[in-house]
Amino acid sequence: MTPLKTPSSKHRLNFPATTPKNGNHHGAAAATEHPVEVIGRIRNLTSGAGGASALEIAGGGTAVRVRGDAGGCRDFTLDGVSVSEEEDLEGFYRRFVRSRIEGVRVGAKCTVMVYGPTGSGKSHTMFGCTKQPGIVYRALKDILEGGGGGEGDVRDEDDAGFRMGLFVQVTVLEIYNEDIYDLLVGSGANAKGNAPKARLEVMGKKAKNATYISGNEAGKISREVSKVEKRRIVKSTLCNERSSRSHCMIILDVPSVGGRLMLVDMAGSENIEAAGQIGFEAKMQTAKINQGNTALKRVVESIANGDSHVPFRDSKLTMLLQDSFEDDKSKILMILCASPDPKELHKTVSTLEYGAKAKCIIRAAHVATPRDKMSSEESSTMLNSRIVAMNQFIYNLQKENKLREKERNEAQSVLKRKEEELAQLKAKLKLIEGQGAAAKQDEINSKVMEKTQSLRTELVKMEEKMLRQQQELLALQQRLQEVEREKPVQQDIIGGRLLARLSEMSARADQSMSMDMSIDFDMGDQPAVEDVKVIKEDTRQQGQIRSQTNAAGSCTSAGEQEDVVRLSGYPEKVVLSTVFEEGDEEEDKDSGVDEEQCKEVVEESYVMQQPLAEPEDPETRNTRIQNIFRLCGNYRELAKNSKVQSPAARDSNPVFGDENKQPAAKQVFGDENKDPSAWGAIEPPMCDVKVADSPVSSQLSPIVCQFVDEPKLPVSEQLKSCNDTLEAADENKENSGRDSLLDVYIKWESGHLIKGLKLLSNSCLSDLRKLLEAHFEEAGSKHAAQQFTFLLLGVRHLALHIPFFHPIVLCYLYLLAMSFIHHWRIETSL
Ligand SMILES: Nc1ncnc2c1ncn2[C@@H]1O[C@H](COP(=O)(O)OP(=O)(O)OP(=O)(O)O)[C@@H](O)[C@H]1O
Repeated sequence: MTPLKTPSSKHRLNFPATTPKNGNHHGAAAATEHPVEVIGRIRNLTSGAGGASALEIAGGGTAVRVRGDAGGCRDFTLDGVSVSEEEDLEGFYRRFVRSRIEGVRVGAKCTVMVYGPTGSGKSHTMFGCTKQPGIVYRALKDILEGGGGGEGDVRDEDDAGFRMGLFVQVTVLEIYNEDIYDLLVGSGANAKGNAPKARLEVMGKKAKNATYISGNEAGKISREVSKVEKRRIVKSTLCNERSSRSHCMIILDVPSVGGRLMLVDMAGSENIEAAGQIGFEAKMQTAKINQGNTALKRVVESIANGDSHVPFRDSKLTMLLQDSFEDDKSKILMILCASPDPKELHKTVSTLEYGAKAKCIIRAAHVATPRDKMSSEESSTMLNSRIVAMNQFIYNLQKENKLREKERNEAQSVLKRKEEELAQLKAKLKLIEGQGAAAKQDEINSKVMEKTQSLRTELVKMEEKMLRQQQELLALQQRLQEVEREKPVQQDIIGGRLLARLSEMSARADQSMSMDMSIDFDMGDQPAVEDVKVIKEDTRQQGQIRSQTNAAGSCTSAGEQEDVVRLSGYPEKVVLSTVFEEGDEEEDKDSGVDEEQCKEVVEESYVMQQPLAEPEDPETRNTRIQNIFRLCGNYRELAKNSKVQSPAARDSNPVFGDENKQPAAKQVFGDENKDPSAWGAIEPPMCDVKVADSPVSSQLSPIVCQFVDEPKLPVSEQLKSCNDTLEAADENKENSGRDSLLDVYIKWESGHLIKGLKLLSNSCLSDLRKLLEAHFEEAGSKHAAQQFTFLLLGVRHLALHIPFFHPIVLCYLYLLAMSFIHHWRIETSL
C-alpha cells in the first residue's frame, strides 16, 4: 500500500506558535481558541477487576488523577471528567455533548470522537445500550426535534424538525483494515442477510459515492442507524467480548443550515498479546486498528506541536477527519474513555496523555486572509448546495404529500363505495320488507280481480242467455198470437191463460236470475191440488175449450180445481219444440250455469188428423201410438228428479207384473161410461203426430206398473181410489225425497177399461211404451180387438232441479204451460 503523505502546509491549521503550556497565551487568549475539547469518561469498575479504582477525579472535576502501584499519582487536566458510576449517559450527554449538537442545528460543524483502549466503553458511550441510548441517537433526536428537553420532556415530536425545515442526510461508514465501507449499501428493506458492503474510495477529504439516508424523523433514522451499526465487524477478544474491529464514522449533514456532525467510534487500541490475538490475520487486523489510532495520534501531536506537516493521509481515518481539524468553524469533542481497572493503567495513562496533547491544540484568531476569500466562494457554493438540498427535500415532501393525498382519495372513494353499498343494501332491505306486504296485497287484489272478472263473464253470459230466452219467449208469444188469431174463440181462453202463465214465469225467471235453485212445480202460487189440464181437440167438429174442475172425479179434493182445456180447431200443423237435457243436478250445481247442456230440439212435425169415428186397423193404431211417444220424445223422461232414487226406495216400489203382491196398489179409474162427466173432455183424437226420434239414448229405468182393471167400479170411484192412492203415494214420496212413482192414466177407447200405470220418476216415454206393449201382450186377445184412447197421462210431482234461468227450463215451462203444468192429462184418441 502506498503510504499517504501529509497534506501541504497550506492546508494546515493556523495554530499559534506557542501553546498555552508555554505561557504565552495571555494577551492572545481572546484571539485564540481551542478547537479540540477533551472530556474524560471513566467507566465503572468491572467485577473482574481486582483492587480499587486506579482513577479519581481531581482539579474540581476537570482533571483525572491516576494512582500508580507505587503510590504515586499523576493528574491529567481535561475540559471535563465524567464517571459513569455517578453520571449516566443522559447526564453525560446533557453536560458535555448537547451544546455542540445545538450548534450543528444552526450550521456549525462538530466532530465527536471516542478514543481509548479496547473495552473502555467507547461503543457504549457512542451507541448506548438497550436501557439508555448513546450519543448518536440523542444527537439525531436533538437535531431533528429540537433541543432543550430531556428524556422526560413533553414535546411535540411530530414534526419539530420539519417545522424548522430541518432534515438530515446520514452516511454510515466503516473503516476496516484501512478500507472504507458503506454500511448503508445492502442494508435496505430489500437487502438480504449478509449482503456485501460497498467499498468506497476517498476523494479529497470525503468518501466518494457514499450513500445516505435522509429524513426528518429521528425515530426512523435512528432505527436505520441502529440496524446498520450491527453490521460492523466485531470480534470477541480477551479484553472485550464484543470488540469492535473497525472504526465507525456516522456523518449527519443538515443541508438546510449547512451543519455537520461527525460521530466517530474508534476501534480500541490494544496490545496484541493482551487481547489474545493469535494468528497472522488477527495480528494484521490489530495492526491496522492501531494504525488508524496511531495516525490520529500523530496528527494531533503534529498539530499541537505546530509542525509544518500534519500526517492526515497516513490513514483513511485521518483523511476523513482532516476537515474536522482544518475547518475554522469545525470543532472537535474528544471523549477519552478510560477504565479504572489498575490492570489497564498503562493504557489509561497513554490515552490521557493523548487527550492532554489534543487539548493543547490552539487555533489562532480568525484573520481575514485570501483563504477567507476562498472561503466565501466556498460558502456560496455551499449555499447553492443547500438550496439544491432544500429543493430536493421540498420535492420529496411534495411527493410524499401527493402519495398521502392519493391514499386519502382512495380511502375516501372506498368509503364512498362502501356507503353506497350500504345505502343499496338498506334500500333492498326496505324493498324486501315492503314487498312482503305488497305481495300479499297484490295477491288479494289479483284474486279479487280474477273473481270479479269471472263473475262479470258469467253475468254477461247470463244476460246473453236471458236475452235469448226473452227472444224465444217473444217468438213463442208471436206464435201464440198467430194461433189465437186463427182461433179467435180459443184465444180468449187459452191465450189469456198462457200469456198470464208466461208472464208469470218470466217474472219468476227475472226474480230467480243467477240463482241455482230447485224448481218444484208444487211450490209457488200453485195450489197443492192436482191441477190437471185436459186438452181436447176435435178437428172434425167445432173446437171448444173449456175448463172444468176435476170433480169428475173423485180424483180432486175439495177446493181444488182442475183446468181442463179443450182445444177446438187445433191447428193441423202442430209445432212442438222441446229440449232434452242430460246431466244430473249435481253436475249442474258443480259446474254452475256455464255448463254445457245437451239439447235436442224436436223437429217440427205435422200431425195428420184422422177421423176418430172410423175404425182403424191395428197397424194404423200402432203407428199412432208410436207417434204419440215420439211427440213426447221417446227418450225424454217423463219427469226429472234430481234426487236419485235410493235402492231402498227402489226395492219398496212394486215390480211390474207383480200385481198379485200389491193388490192394494191397484188403481181403478172407473168406467167412463158410467161417469162420463168425469171424462167428458174425452174426445176423438185431435191430430196425428209425427215426430222425429230423438237420437239421445236413455237408460231403461225400472218400470213399475199397476193395473186397474175393475170395470165393476164406477169411473169416479176408480179415480177417487186412484187419487187416494196417489195422495198416499205422495206422502211416501215426500218421505222418500219425492223420488218415487209417476202415475200414468190410460183410458181405453172402448170406455170399459182404464189402466193406471206407475213409472219411476226417472222413466221415459219409451219405458211407458214398453210398459204398454207388455200390457198388450199380457192382455192378449182380450184387448187386442178393442179400441183404446190414450186418455190421460197423469204425472205427479214433476220436479225439476234445474237452474231456473236456463233456456231449457223456459222452453220446458212453455211446454208445461201448454199442456203439462203439474198434473196434466193428455187426452187424445188413437
Ligand atoms: N460506562 C459504562 N457503564 C456500563 N457498562 C459499560 C460502560 N462502558 C462499557 N461498558 C461495558 O463494557 C463492555 C465493553 O464496552 P465497549 O464495547 O463499549 O468497549 P469498547 O471501548 O468499545 O471496546 P472495543 O474497542 O473493543 O470495541 C460492554 O459490554 C459495555 O456494555
